[in-house]
Amino acid sequence: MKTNNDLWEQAKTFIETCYAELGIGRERLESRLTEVQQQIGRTGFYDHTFEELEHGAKMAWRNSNRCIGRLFWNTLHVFDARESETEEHVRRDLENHIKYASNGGKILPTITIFKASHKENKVRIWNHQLIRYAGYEHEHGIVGDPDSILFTKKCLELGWKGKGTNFDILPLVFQIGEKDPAYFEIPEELILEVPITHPEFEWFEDLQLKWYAVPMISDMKLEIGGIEYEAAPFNGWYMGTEIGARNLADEFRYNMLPKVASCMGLDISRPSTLWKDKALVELNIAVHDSFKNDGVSIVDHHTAASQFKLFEQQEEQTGRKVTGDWTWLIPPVSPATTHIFHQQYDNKWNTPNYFYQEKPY
Ligand code: HEM
Ligand SMILES: N=C(Nc1cccc(CNC[C@@H]2CCCN2)c1)c1cccs1
Repeated sequence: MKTNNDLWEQAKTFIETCYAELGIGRERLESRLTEVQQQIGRTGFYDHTFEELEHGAKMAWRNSNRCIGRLFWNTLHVFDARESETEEHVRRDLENHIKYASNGGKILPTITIFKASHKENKVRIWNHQLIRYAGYEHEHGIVGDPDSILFTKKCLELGWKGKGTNFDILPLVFQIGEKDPAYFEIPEELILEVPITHPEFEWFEDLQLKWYAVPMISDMKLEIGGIEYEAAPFNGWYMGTEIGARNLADEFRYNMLPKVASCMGLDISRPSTLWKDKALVELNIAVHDSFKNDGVSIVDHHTAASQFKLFEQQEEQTGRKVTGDWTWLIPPVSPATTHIFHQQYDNKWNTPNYFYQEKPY
């Protein structure tokens, strides 16, 4: 349990840093610190101004050690949904986020921040990502995304019905305060997906693969100056390897490498033919090419690494030390072809930041 003094220390550190970065003068800083100290003394908490919330969410992205996409931290668009406390309003906010962020394919990095966790009628989203495919475990095998099997079971228990295909879009599931969770189908017109084809292999489309355009993480907690926001869904765009080297490639995900290799006519009888590596590269070329041709934002891992290099240089110039988690920053394809692989990073966790939290189910 945090004491008022602990909260005051965290609040003071955040506000001083935030106001310095925003070029806010001493006058406003001092009066704001007095106001916050009084509110903490009276209620044990304090409320962020929109300016503090907006810059805090950007700082949290900038501090995300596992994120290779941090060059664009200051372009984050912030929706303030702290007043929403009915299912209708939360549903409206989530659909607005999906629509705004998708932007017809020209994806806009966006976060929607709901009520702080200490408030009455706080919001908690059960989805890992706002848009994701269901997973079903049958006796004869798995249909869909194995990573979604547990959450899909929860949705079925709540009364949701899936079509049973490999690409069923899961419903939005969230709860307000101590109420039971509610679920809502996302309107089809809001869901942007990309069919996966290959620039040279005509047969690729017969695999009938597709993926959703916008990754929107909805189960992490945003902490700013000692205040916690357990519902703060945020999105960027995909780095192609996430889809091509993990989601569609992992044996415990869609496990497509043997199929792609066979269709390529490769000798898969022994590992040393490197058939997995050849299939992996072609699958990643297909993902990247398909997103590009459909006008949906995506970044390859080489470009992303170069952008991260610029971020490192920019941070050094501002006098901030870059922190990072090397094990997540290196891409899963050709990691040693990026500068990241050949460098070390301090994995110190600064706040504001995004954190894992206990599952609500
Ligand atoms: C704009 C394009 C962006 C790209 C290309 C990008 C790329 C990535 C990638 C590839 C990962 C590793 C994910 C994995 O391996 O599962 C990652 C992690 C992460 N990103 Fe970014 N990102 C972007 C924007 C953002 C934004 C807008 C935020 C938050 C405001 C963010 C916060 C994070 C966090 C917190 C993690 C770590 C997640 C975890 O620990 O599970 N990123 N990012
Ligand atoms: N491009 C993205 N990828 C990303 C970022 C954070 C977290 C995740 C999901 N990571 C967990 C998944 C699930 C199993 C292994 N990877 C993806 C973004 C998602 C939201 C903003 S950027």
